[in-house]
Amino acid sequence: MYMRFFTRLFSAMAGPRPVVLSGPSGAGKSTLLKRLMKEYDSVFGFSVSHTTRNPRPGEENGRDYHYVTREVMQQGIDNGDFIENAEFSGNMYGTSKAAVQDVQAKNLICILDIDMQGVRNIKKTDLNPIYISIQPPSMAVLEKRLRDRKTESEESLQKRLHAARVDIEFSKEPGVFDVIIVNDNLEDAYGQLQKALLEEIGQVKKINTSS
Ligand SMILES: Nc1nc2c(ncn2[C@@H]2O[C@H](COP(=O)(O)OP(=O)(O)O)[C@@H](O)[C@H]2O)c(=O)[nH]1
Ligand SMILES: Nc1ncnc2c1ncn2[C@@H]1O[C@H](COP(=O)(O)OP(=O)(O)O)[C@@H](O)[C@H]1O
Repeated sequence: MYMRFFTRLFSAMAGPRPVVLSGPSGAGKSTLLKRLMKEYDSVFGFSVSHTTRNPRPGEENGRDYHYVTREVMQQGIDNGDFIENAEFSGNMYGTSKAAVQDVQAKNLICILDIDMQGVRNIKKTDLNPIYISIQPPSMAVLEKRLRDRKTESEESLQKRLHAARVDIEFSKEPGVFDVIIVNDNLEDAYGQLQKALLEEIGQVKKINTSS
């Protein structure tokens, strides 16, 4: 009886379950999560990662990423400021404890956009998120989308395509992801994402409107 009370109390204090979105670069993670955050702005909050890569046109420091040097990033890692960090396509990326805490303090569902190394490392923590994989319909479509996005040099594009092949295999490992969404038609993929999160969205709306 008391145990159940305390379990509930602590899980309420920890806030709603976070959501991890993972999948190959170019699969459509940012597109889907931006749409989700726009439609449900009082429900979701983005975990702003740190990265050593340069900002792309239109990206904003502190909103899309915290853009830092390798030295600053390494210092943060050494200080124990990060929940997880990884090297991807020649750059460092990482989720700071503060990034997740900032969102959870607002009672929002924290969304993390992380690569497969991040997924592996988050699984070793007590964050307990819902794991969602966003996959492209094929390698050919992925390559076309990445080229059309015009954000990558040829070298960076090739690195991303190589990592994508590994990621696609990883996503097939049983038990890694709770939901796998193939982002072929954007409307369909978004509908699937919404459906996967409907219960969590309902809970957060209920809590945040009653408090
Ligand atoms: N492990 C980890 N991966 C991250 C983090 N932030 C972003 N990523 C991943 O890094 C990869 C590259 O991200 P980015 O440079 O923004 O390129 P894009 O995915 O092609 O838009 C993607 O797979 C992201 O999911 C992080 O904090 N930790
Ligand atoms: N279903 C889709 N159909 C066509 N183009 C898409 C679709 N989803 C995303 N895109 C486009 O593909 C590119 C890669 O998507 P993006 O969201 O940047 O991927 P990620 O964040 O996974 O790297 C972007 O230019 C985006 O506009």
